[in-house]
Amino acid sequence: MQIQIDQISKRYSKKACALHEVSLNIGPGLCGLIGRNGAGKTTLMRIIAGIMEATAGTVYFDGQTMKSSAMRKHLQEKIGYLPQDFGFYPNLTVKETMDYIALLHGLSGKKKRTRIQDSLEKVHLNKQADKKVRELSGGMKRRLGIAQAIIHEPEILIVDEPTTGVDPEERISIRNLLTEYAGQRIVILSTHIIEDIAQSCQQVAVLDQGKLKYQGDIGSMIRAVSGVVWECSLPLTADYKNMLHEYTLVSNHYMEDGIRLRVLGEKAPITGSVQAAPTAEDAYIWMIGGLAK
Ligand SMILES: Nc1ncnc2c1ncn2[C@@H]1O[C@H](COP(=O)(O)OP(=O)(O)OP(=O)(O)O)[C@@H](O)[C@H]1O
Repeated sequence: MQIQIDQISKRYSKKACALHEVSLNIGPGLCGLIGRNGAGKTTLMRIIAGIMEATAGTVYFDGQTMKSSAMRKHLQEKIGYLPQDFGFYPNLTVKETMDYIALLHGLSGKKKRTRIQDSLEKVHLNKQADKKVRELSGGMKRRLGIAQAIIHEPEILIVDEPTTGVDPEERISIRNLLTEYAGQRIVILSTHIIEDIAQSCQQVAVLDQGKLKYQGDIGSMIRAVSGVVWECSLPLTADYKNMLHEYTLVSNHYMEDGIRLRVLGEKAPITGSVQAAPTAEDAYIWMIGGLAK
């Protein structure tokens, strides 16, 4: 399966343009959609999932579109979606929740039981099957959200910020299970945590203020900013914030003999600055035009 996003724009009102002519190709594997709050990630995911109409542009799934209702139904069966704020019934157990979702997908009998078991195994929740949803941790709820999204074995899985607010161990676990699910399928994951993308995604798309700033692999994204990352040292008393107002400060470490800074900029910030090897975080910050002021 290949998803081709062609010139997608979304306007919520005259003033609020959430997406501006976004074009993007997504193939099998894990694709990370990254951008700061309000960049347009949720809007784009909802449009791909077919639960929101674009104002302009088309999404093609192997050349097919959701323009007719029959085609929409057909394509939506190939898609699993986990929204950011998935609402569970707290008093249902994990198994009852899955049972309910399975019914919505028209599953019954042995097939339903097998799919529920398989999905819970994939997200490592089979031991919690009889626990009530309200007793689950935040990370477990996210994993249950993923289980409900994959119960119909979709070719495309779309998950909106699955790692936000969970502890580091859960983040790694969620990343790993999404990678395992991907295989030859497409998994699109949105995040504002660059590490999630750098550690697991073959493809990355950077959105900023509704515009696509980058699409490609993470290695090329990092290479694209070589030459703009600088390290320099200043005396402890230096007013470095004023000296570097044309630069983006990535980090500042106070050492015994001075302040060690890492900054992004076209030119060396001060005499004695040395170029540093860029990281995924440097590349992302540079591509979105620096940190929010
Ligand atoms: N229903 C709506 N009506 C009006 N404006 C909206 C609506 N939904 C989103 N927006 C605006 O569209 C822009 C993109 O929002 P979106 O939720 O897609 O961004 P996001 O990247 O997912 O952000 P976050 O990381 O905070 O979830 C924002 O400026 C937001 O305020």
